Amino acid sequence: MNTQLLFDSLKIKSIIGSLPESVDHIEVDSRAVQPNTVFFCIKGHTTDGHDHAQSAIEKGATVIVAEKELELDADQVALVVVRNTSRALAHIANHFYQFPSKNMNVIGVTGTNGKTSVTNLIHQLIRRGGEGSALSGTIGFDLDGTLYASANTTSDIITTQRMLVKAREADVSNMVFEVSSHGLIEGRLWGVDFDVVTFTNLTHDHLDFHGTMEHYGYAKGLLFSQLGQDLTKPKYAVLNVDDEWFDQYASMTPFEVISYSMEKPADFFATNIVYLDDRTEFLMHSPEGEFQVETQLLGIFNVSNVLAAIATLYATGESVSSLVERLKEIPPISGRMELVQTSAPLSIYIDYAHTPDAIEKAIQSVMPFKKNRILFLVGTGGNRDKSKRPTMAEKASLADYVVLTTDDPRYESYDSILTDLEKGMKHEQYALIGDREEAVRHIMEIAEPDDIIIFAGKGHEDYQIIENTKYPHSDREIALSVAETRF
Ligand SMILES: CC(=O)N[C@H]1[C@@H](OP(=O)(O)OP(=O)(O)OC[C@H]2O[C@@H](n3ccc(=O)[nH]c3=O)[C@H](O)[C@@H]2O)O[C@H](CO)[C@@H](O)[C@@H]1O[C@H](C)C(=O)N[C@@H](C)C(=O)N[C@H](CCC(=O)O)C(=O)O
Repeated sequence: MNTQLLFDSLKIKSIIGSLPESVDHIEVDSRAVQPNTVFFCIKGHTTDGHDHAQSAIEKGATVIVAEKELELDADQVALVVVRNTSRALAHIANHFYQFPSKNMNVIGVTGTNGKTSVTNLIHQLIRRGGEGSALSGTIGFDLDGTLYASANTTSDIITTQRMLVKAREADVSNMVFEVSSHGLIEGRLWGVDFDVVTFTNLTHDHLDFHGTMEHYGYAKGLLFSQLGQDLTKPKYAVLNVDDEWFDQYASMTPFEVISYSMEKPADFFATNIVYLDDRTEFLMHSPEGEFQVETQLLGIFNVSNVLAAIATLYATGESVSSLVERLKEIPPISGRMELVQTSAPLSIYIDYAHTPDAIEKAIQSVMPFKKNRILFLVGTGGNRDKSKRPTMAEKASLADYVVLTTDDPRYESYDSILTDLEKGMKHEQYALIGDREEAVRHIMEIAEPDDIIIFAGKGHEDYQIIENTKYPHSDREIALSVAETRF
């Protein structure tokens, strides 16, 4: 790509050396630099990209974009000094990849709980309607069935642009992003031209990173306050009326608001909800009339997730009746209130709930078909938001028996995690077992016929992180192996 054109529209403080006529790649990680690359020095949380400029040059970088003059040992390299390399990167990356999001239907979904379920639902509903869809999120990057791993839920600017380019090259016209608050604060989506942005809910999480709920809510709000967005075509913000952040996001967005609710009248709202152990049914009121909805997705929060997904695709122009038909066929989402198939006379669910709100809703979801006890296992991560631990246990106390354990203890001791959790317990029917495998075995060993067991926290994950190593771990496999010997 012509280098002059690329840098022309950028406010540059100084250029030392001369820019090559053209460049072939852009990169933020020195380890991935190839010959003739523009390398951006980004200041990170753990290291400063400026310290890696020399190593980028050794790998073939011909242009270094930095926030200060650097002593570089190279003749043929241009140093471009800008005020802020992340902003320069957003600008250049969009120019370099020629604004791939512009002519696509781009959807972003954010919120504390439900992002993965809603993005998956949207992705599957689009594909079942016969169109191509790409999805970027916790599971990685799914380009119409082909899965690529990614380090983050919301990837860095360059990875994001490359995913959009891949989708464009494959003629996939829909791209669905699961958007994290970390990604929004770090500007990982700067320059992405969203058509519909959707909000699930905001509840206590990630305060180790954001500090306060206000800051966390502000971070999520960045997805809706996209004042610089191109409004030459209609754009929509799909917002959850049941969440206390609804008014704030509705007032700050320049997009048309479409609302949804499980509690009050809205553009899309549910009544007559019936929770069954293998499906959920409800009456959905919509701008296109009333529809009897049936889904294989279980639990209270999935009614809200279904409303969010249908409202989002309605915003893109899909017909509600067709969406309701397609929804029936969509299987449960892995690790989201997923019923484990077993011949034991028990109901076992795996759920990703790892916030107080999600724990409460997971337990409430199974109450309608409770015959004996509800046994609940939950752990919390080490070296992450500690303030939510007592409230997680408090909500878990809704169950008849609780096992408190760990969920990726990292470098923190079992005792430290369990002591924080125990502070929130509201009754005496519980056990503290730091080793998660032992904890799963314990709950299965005390289970009786007709009990409902929920393993919370791990969801689709198949590992446990201890120190900095990922060890294979599956709540499901451990539970099934005990069930086989006991029942
Ligand atoms: C705290 C945080 O957000 N960290 C993110 C941040 O990393 P960082 O600031 O530590 O980056 P760094 O490692 O210091 O590197 C700084 C710069 O030097 C460069 N570098 C570094 C080393 C080297 O040898 N050469 C080199 O050039 C790096 O490419 C980078 O440009 O920028 C990286 C690139 O975008 C992210 O991968 C990384 O996410 C880490 C892995 C992480 O764990 N983030 C979590 C907190 C996160 O973002 N989570 C959310 C999901 C939350 C949810 O559950 O909802 C997510 O979106 O994944």
